[in-house]
Amino acid sequence: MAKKKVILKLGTATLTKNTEFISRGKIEEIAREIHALRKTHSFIIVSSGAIAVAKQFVNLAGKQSIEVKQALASIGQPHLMRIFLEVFSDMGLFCSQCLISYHDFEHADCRQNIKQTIDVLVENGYIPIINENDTVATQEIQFGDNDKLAGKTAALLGVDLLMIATNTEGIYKNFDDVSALETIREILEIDDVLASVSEVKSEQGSGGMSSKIEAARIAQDAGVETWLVNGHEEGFIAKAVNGSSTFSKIFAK
Ligand SMILES: Nc1ncnc2c1ncn2[C@@H]1O[C@H](COP(=O)(O)OP(=O)(O)O)[C@@H](O)[C@H]1O
Ligand SMILES: N[C@@H](CCC(=O)OP(=O)(O)O)C(=O)O
Repeated sequence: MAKKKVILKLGTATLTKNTEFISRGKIEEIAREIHALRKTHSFIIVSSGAIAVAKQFVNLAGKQSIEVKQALASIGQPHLMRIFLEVFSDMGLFCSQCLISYHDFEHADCRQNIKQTIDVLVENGYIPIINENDTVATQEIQFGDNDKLAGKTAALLGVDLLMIATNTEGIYKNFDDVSALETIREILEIDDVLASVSEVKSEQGSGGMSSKIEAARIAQDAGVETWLVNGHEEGFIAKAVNGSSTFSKIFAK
């Protein structure tokens, strides 16, 4: 039976466990999960976290400006990949780096190149780790387009599932009332949930829930289902796959 192809988007909030540091332990846990599912699922990862890694050991003046964030991403990206390579190879998993920008999807030749490269990697058992090429594009640093980059990639590759890990159990109906948070579990019409989405975002995340919804819309239009899951929960991938966690499922059309 063909393996289920999954794009797993890991946000900064997931990889840092909401702290100021990338959690090697979280990446180890994700590697264990991917290893456990390797016979039935193949994974393509879209990972943020380059800026967060860099902030751990450099202190550039003007940390909030876009160009400093781009420089931080350039400093942090090789370290982020080093951590993935070290941790994944300990589990016998091979990974590779793909830096893509949102604009690349506007060009037919670039789209074809992205698809061909990733297809070859996956066919050969590699786990591509995608991040935005922050030196040439600033969309995602500004607007959290790593979510949309994941959506665009899911649509281009025609994967079976887009799984976006964040720091909530999906989309809450009543986000403003922390005492009674309730996940919207099944969504067919994305427009119906827009009123529940606030522009609030986590400390280090840049997209917030609205960019995840936009990613889900891109996937939905391409016939791909999206799950918004809580990456902070231990074993979140397996729990979502076997249906034992609470998350939002946005159906394909
Ligand atoms: N209706 C909602 N349900 C859940 N989270 C919401 C909602 N509206 C806004 N959010 C915000 O979206 C955040 C997740 O996005 P983000 O901070 O970009 O994280 P990540 O780093 O995982 O991409 C949540 O922590 C929360 O603050
Ligand atoms: N390319 C940046 C991604 C920033 C970003 O989109 O973050 P997030 O909202 O956590 O997915 C980085 O690696 O830090």
